[in-house]
Amino acid sequence: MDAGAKEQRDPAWWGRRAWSLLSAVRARAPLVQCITNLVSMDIAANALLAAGASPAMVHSLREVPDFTPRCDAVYVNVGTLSEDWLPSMRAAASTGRPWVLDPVAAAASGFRMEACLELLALRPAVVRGNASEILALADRSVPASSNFKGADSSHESVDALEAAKALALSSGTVVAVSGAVDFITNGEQVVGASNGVSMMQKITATGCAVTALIAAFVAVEPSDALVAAACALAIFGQAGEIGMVIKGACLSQDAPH
Ligand SMILES: Nc1ncnc2c1ncn2[C@@H]1O[C@H](COP(=O)(O)OP(=O)(O)O)[C@@H](O)[C@H]1O
Ligand SMILES: Cc1ncsc1CCOP(=O)(O)O
Ligand SMILES: [Mg+2]
Repeated sequence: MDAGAKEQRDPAWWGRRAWSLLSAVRARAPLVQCITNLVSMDIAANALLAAGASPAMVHSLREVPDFTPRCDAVYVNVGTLSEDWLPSMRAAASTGRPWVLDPVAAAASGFRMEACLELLALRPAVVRGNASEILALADRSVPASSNFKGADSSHESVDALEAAKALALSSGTVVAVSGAVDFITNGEQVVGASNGVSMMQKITATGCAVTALIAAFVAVEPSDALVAAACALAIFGQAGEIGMVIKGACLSQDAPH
């Protein structure tokens, strides 16, 4: 390829990138501070450990000045937001470490929406949400819709693609919408990842866990959050696919002959 030629990002290129970033996480074991919800705390910690990263659930505002600057990345998740935790989130997001936001149930209340918008203004490297969360954030509103499902999505990821692009441009962050196809965009480029199985929607905190994994990938690739997020989502989806194959194999072994 000519020195100036544009890199061709074909599936083989993405496969190599995803593997090399996962290998970098395993080799460097980035320390990821997690300020996450009470449901996902140990699930996200185990997802990070499984990938080779070091999770640390550190929430106290008083610990942020000593602890956060030594972290390789920060993961903020508003799933069980309370007034007590918001100052720690704000402070950790303001230390200059690369950080990632999960706006769980962004439209649950005015308080949560305002908190998400305030955190978004602190420029996360990536915001990853399901389609309903990204639609609500892009709209900056708490819709009075009857099909609101809290932490779950009532939309398909493709329905939120234009909103994700607009949000990425207005906030200057990479936006990832998860679903049957995960879309990752900086407002100009869009990457789609079709890994995963639908059962992942029915296991609590899979979204929280994949956002934690995105933080680990951003820690080892802080200069390209779009690639880091896309590779983390693809790897997480493949882990789900492998889990489904193993589950199928166990079920068929258990079946009466
Ligand atoms: N229908 C689907 N098919 C395949 N993978 C899916 C599907 N829905 C969700 N996933 C995967 O499950 C994980 C969590 O996504 P999602 O359920 O959208 O997040 P949340 O838990 O925040 O609502 C992601 O890795 C996503 O790719
Ligand atoms: C059910 C629930 N309620 C508050 S946080 C939470 C977990 C949501 O996890 P995810 O968004 O990854 O499904
Ligand atoms: Mg979920």
